Amino acid sequence: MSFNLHPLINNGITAGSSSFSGGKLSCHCKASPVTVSLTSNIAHNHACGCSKCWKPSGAIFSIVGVVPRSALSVASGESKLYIVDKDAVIQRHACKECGVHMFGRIEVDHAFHGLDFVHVELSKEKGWQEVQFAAFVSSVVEQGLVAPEEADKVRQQLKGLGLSTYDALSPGLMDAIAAFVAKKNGVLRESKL
Ligand SMILES: N[C@@H](CCC(=O)N[C@@H](CSCO)C(=O)NCC(=O)O)C(=O)O
Ligand SMILES: [Zn+2]
Ligand SMILES: [Zn+2]
Repeated sequence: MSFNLHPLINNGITAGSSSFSGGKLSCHCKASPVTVSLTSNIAHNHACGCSKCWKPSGAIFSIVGVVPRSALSVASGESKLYIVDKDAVIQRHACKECGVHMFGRIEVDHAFHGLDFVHVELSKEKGWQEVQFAAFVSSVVEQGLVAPEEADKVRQQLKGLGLSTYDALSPGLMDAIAAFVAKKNGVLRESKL
């Protein structure tokens, strides 16, 4: 038996294109959808098992990547957007009619300030960066989506797709967050991260 990880990866991972430079995201509303224009490809695209990232119906993971916030603009339907959790680090702007998250923005002092989180399955264009790794795998257990004794089967399925699995973000992203915190706390002066 296999898990419905996410429709974008269930049947394998399609490589993105390095020359691809953006497209349009649309929410699921048939009438007057919210649309968001991106003028860049995404980076750090990953499968996220956390409870906060938007997942399509039935999927146990979200697929989410980042763009510079300067590359994102709301093209239509802005009045339908609301912030799902104003206290979260990532303020997810979702359509109040269909529930789809259009972008997540960080307004606080954070390593990822300046990056917006987006789900490129909302776009018809092809060429978006492919999924690079799987994050917050154990969170699918937290949400009751997978039994604890099945968690390693989920990891095996992800590994079979060529994805490394983590129960936080990838080591590179965790190191970037750690370096930011260390600088903020005055215990690190300089680093390349
Ligand atoms: N077990 C928790 C984890 C939630 C979590 O920390 N999520 C990460 C990754 S989201 C995109 O990769 C995070 O940075 N969250 C900050 C935020 O959502 O504001 C759970 O599952 O809820
Ligand atoms: Zn909608
Ligand atoms: Zn997440």
